[in-house]
Amino acid sequence: MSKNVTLPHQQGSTDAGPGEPLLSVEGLEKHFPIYGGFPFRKQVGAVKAVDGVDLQIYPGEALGVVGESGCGKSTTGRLVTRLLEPTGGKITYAGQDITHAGRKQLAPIRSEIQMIFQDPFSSLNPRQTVGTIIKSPMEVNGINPPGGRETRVRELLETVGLNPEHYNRFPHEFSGGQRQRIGVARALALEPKLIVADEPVSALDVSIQAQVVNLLQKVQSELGIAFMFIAHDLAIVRHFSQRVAVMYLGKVVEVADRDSLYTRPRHPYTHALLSAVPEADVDSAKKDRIRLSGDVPSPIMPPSGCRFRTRCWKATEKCASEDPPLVQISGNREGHLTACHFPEEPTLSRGKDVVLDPALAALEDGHTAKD
Ligand SMILES: Nc1ncnc2c1ncn2[C@@H]1O[C@H](COP(=O)(O)OP(=O)(O)OP(=O)(O)O)[C@@H](O)[C@H]1O
Repeated sequence: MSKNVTLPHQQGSTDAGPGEPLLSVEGLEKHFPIYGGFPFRKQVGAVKAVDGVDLQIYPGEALGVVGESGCGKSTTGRLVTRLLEPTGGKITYAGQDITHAGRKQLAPIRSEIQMIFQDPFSSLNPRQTVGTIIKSPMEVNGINPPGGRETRVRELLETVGLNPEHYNRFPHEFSGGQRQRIGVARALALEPKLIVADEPVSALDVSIQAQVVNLLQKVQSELGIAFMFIAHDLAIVRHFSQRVAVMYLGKVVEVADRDSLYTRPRHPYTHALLSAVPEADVDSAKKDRIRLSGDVPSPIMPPSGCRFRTRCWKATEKCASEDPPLVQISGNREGHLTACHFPEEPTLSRGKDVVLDPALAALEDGHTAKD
């Protein structure tokens, strides 16, 4: 790491958000057991989907969570909303430890933390009218808004850009984008403080994605709702989030304010992800090109030390033996934390391309030789 000095991460003081976090997650773990054996089935291993995640979300801010498929983003979202029971770690919401909170303790919090799902086709009950779908969370939670529930539902339909007259229509009468708007209206029905949006636009047409992202942005800024915005598309996350966390194989490897993450990434994995985003190409002459080979390793047996080392061009023995802590590297803005023994220079420019896939490298060499 030569000239980079690491400073320990001071809990609560290194994040960009002001004041106390609305949601704080420390060392969060979710290990799904794997059973095998005959005739007696016993646990033979575990899928370490989330394996020590630290995150904070401040009131009213949008935190983007990005990473390749299978790195634990959705599981983190479901743990935060307590749809899943954590195996380890701690979840604090508004100063309250809700890690293993039971039904009773969760009841008042359930309405404050809502979730928007990826698939607007399967997340709405096809047998219920739009009115019933949006109204039912109010009924379940015994909420009677002034003017009545129906009036509130019509207001919500208007807020999300749908016609209030469509109250009695069924989900199949709407397009994908409109169905996602119904999902947003349902999430808003309980006036939440935090919405976990799990890939909310990835199932939609590209032309519709921007409209739904704009709606979520409007909701966030006008209603002051905090968002955990899970996506694999870095361009969309950049548009929507004030801070961004990058996950790899069950862990956060880098977290920073949007500008720092997109213009001064330090983790090699963040560099690799950004090199695949056309939008990040500010100056094509300077653009780094990193092609990651293979998939994310299995979360059943993650690599020792730094989990990214098996795909990293800078890995050494230290990376295999020591798990790098998530810390603030000197020269970085407050709140910009990186988990890497050999972080990249704080720039996107690169003298030479890094091609990690040997087959791709050979192909490119062939092209260069012919030129
Ligand atoms: N219920 C489950 N039982 C066993 N393994 C699971 C379960 N849910 C998720 N996993 C595994 O946990 C890992 C993380 O999955 P997760 O869905 O959280 O990743 P992700 O980053 O959201 O990926 P994607 O973008 O594809 O949804 C994956 O290897 C997945 O197969």
